Amino acid sequence: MMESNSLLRLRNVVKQFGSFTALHGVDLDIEEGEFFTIVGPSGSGKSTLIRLLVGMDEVTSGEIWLRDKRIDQTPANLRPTCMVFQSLALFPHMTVGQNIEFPLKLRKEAPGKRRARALELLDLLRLPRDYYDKRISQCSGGERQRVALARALAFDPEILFFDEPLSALDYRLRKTLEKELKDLHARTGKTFVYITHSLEEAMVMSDRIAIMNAGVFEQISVADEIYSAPVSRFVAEFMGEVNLFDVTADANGTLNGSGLTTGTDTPPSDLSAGETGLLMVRPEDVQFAREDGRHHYTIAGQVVAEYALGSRIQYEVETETGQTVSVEKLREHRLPDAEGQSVILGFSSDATHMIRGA
Ligand SMILES: Nc1ncnc2c1ncn2[C@@H]1O[C@H](COP(=O)(O)OP(=O)(O)OP(=O)(O)O)[C@@H](O)[C@H]1O
Repeated sequence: MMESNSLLRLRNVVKQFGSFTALHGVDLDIEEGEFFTIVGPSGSGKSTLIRLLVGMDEVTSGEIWLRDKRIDQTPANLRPTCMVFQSLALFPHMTVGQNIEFPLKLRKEAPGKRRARALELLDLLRLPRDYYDKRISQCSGGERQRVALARALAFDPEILFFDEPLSALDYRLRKTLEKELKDLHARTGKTFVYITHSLEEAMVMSDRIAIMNAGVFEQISVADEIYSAPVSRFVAEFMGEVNLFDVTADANGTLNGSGLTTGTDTPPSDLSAGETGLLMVRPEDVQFAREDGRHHYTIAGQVVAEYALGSRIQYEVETETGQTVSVEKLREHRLPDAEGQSVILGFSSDATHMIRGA
């Protein structure tokens, strides 16, 4: 009865806590073997969604399907899924081997077979085989993460869910484990559903990313598309530093608003007459213009701040309409004595993206 072949499907999933609606009718299709990441700010509903998917909580309405089985009413222990928790929940008094074998023991597999599988999983997670007899309390934070992953894989789940598994780790270890997770995904071919509030983490690892805001998905797409063609102000701003100009098209498709001047040879926008939108341009695509005429769009302002960002310099320019525009330059293209200078900023229409209807 379902129209798609995806592994996991959500249809109009609503979750309410009393009068508060945490999820407003979410639709989602996750394909077999995908690394799918849900990103969103704190409180946007990510953990609520995961809890519904693994069966730790019940939907208020809507449907969850795993292949051709509806599972939203299925108890957690009967769902063929698995979760890697934020806090690891390993058994600290047991050895690494005993932890990894735990799911196999539950399934009453023979000791020899369990050990063989645990050793295979140690190899897969690139942990030395002699860790089999090591106690969890003697393992480092990163090693514990790997043991937890090995244990999750021992369950042999249809889908692995990750709820911010790296958030408690320091920067370098996080970077290492991000790469390892991506690699592990490739080697196992499993479906990974990953939750994070770190966009950077999502971009490094995922096949597709869903951006969640206040209980709805604002955009679901591959990372490049979300970066270069966000569908809303929220997504654009979530993706990092951007400049957004409120504009309206006139009868010729020429954009007006926010103090922008449109050059005579500027290609017409694809907005129709009277339509409004947000014109997006990234700080690295904004130039300090010497002559207005050379750029498709120009805007006048004054440099109010300058920040050194390692190899790059960021300038904040306040425009005549009171908007702050960010400009980024490589250190060697630095603007001398920038602060306080009146400047004209320019950018090409090729470097812009239009968020329609905003
Ligand atoms: N049991 C509950 N009772 C009432 N409200 C809840 C409950 N669980 C979650 N909420 C509310 O639902 C909203 C979504 O919470 P959720 O934990 O899913 O957010 P999140 O995106 O995972 O946030 P974080 O990144 O901080 O973990 C929040 O406003 C939260 O206060």
